[in-house]
Order: sequence, then C-alpha cells, then structure tokens
Amino acid sequence: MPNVVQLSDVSVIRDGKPILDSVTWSIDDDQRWVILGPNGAGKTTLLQIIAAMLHPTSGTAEILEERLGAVDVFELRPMIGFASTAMARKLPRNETVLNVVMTAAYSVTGRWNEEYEEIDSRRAQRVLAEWKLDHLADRTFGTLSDGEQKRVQIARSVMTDPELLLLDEPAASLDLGAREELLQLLGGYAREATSPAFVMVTHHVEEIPVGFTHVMLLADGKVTASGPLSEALTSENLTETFGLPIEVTEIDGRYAARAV
Ligand SMILES: Nc1ncnc2c1ncn2[C@@H]1O[C@H](COP(=O)(O)OP(=O)(O)OP(=O)(O)O)[C@@H](O)[C@H]1O
Repeated sequence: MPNVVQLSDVSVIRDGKPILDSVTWSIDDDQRWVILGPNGAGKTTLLQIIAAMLHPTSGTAEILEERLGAVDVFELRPMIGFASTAMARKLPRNETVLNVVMTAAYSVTGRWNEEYEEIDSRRAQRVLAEWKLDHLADRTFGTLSDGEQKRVQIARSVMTDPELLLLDEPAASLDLGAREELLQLLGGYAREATSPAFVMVTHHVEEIPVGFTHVMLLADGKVTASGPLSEALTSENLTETFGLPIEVTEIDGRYAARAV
C-alpha cells in the first residue's frame, strides 16, 4: 500500500474558529514525517485526524485507503499505532511491563479475562527486546523512569504490527541521555524498510531522529511548508512558522535551531 494517508482540504472548526484550516497532505508508506509548529498550531488535532480519532469538519480524509465517515473506525484503529502522554495516563501503573505491551493485542490497557495465546506473549517479548526493555518485562509500569515509560508506550503501539505509527511528543520531558537513547531507537526503527509509515509530533528540531524523511510545518492551523526535510526544514520556513528569525543547521542528519 504505497499511500497511507490522503487529506484533502481538511478543516476542523471549534467555537467558530478553524483550528485546522484547509490541510492537504499525502503520506506514502516509506515516508517518516515529523510535525513541527508553535503551541496551539494544531499538531495534535492533525494527528488525531490521521489516527481516525477525530473527523474533519470539512474536507476528506482517507486513512489506509478508507475514507473517514464511510468506514467503521473500530476496524481501522487496530491498524494504527498511537502513543501520547494522554494515552499513557490510562495505562495501569500496577500492571507489569509485559502485560502493558501484550494487552495492546486486545485494545485494552490492563489484564482482565482475555485469553492470551503463546504467540501474543512471544510477540510482546520480541517487541520488548527491540525497544531494549526485555530486562524490565516483570517490573510494574509505575516503577519505571520517564524514559523507560516512553519506550513501553512505543512498544505497546507497535505490538499490533500497525500500518501507520503515530507518536505525539515521544521525547518530551526526557533527560539528555534518555532522549538520545530514544532517538537512536526511533531512528533505527524509521530506517528499517519493513517499518510502517511513521508520523511524530515534536516541539524541537533537535528531536528529529536520523532516518526521518519529511516535515510538516504548521502555524495557526495552516500548513506553512511541507516536504522532504532537506527542502522544507529551512531557516526561512521555520522563521515564518514560529514568527521570529530562526537559523537551522544540520550535522550528519541531526538538526539544531536557534533564534538569530
Ligand atoms: N475541543 C476544542 N475546543 C476548542 N478549542 C480546541 C479544542 N481542541 C483544541 N482546541 C484549540 O485548538 C488549537 C490547536 O490545538 P492542538 O492541541 O491541536 O495544538 P498543538 O499544536 O498540538 O499544541 P501544543 O504544541 O501546545 O500541544 C489550540 O488553540 C487549542 O486550544
């Protein structure tokens, strides 16, 4: 499936005000996108549309070749991996890390009466190993550090082998070491040909993992620039998006930005 998201003229109106304004966006399965923009720009709202959690007020949204409004979203959502701080708050703190990841197979957050199969447990253990969490499988989620909890959320979101992976600020609140460790893992995952299309919201260009390919810049609900990182993540476009003079630099695929 080469095309996984196709938004045409998508707007979301709240209290009479557009919080997304005529957004047109196409995502192919081999692309890894980052969404950047100031507070309140509409980044999370845009992510919720492509997560099939929110319908546009106008325009059309096709996700995994299904049109929102004409598809049962409960069939679509298991194919979409999603991790955000709001979702993390729903995870039971007294559940083991293995169960937090494994329960994603049944779209629940804690173990109840579901019958798990050996294959679920094996897959959860493999995903934990991929995200360097295997040594924490039996710990309870609430006892983990912030960085470990973020990795568990991501492991949970890839447990179902999604066709589209969406992460809302995965590196927020992490210390330098935990951030760099996470960016290495995210970058490694992004560079694998078998990984799904990937979209990550962040506040900082420093948090763009090596291996990401495209950027969507948003301000006031509107797209200010979008395209390959090398073409769209420019000082000029960041200056327009954030409304102050910004200079961006790139070294070996990592970006940094500062006001000038
Ligand atoms: N249900 C709602 N009703 C009214 N306004 C809303 C609603 N949801 C979001 N908004 C507003 O829409 C705008 C965009 O919100 P959104 O959370 O998408 O922005 P964001 O770019 O993710 O912001 P941040 O970087 O601060 O997380 C904000 O001004 C927010 O207050």
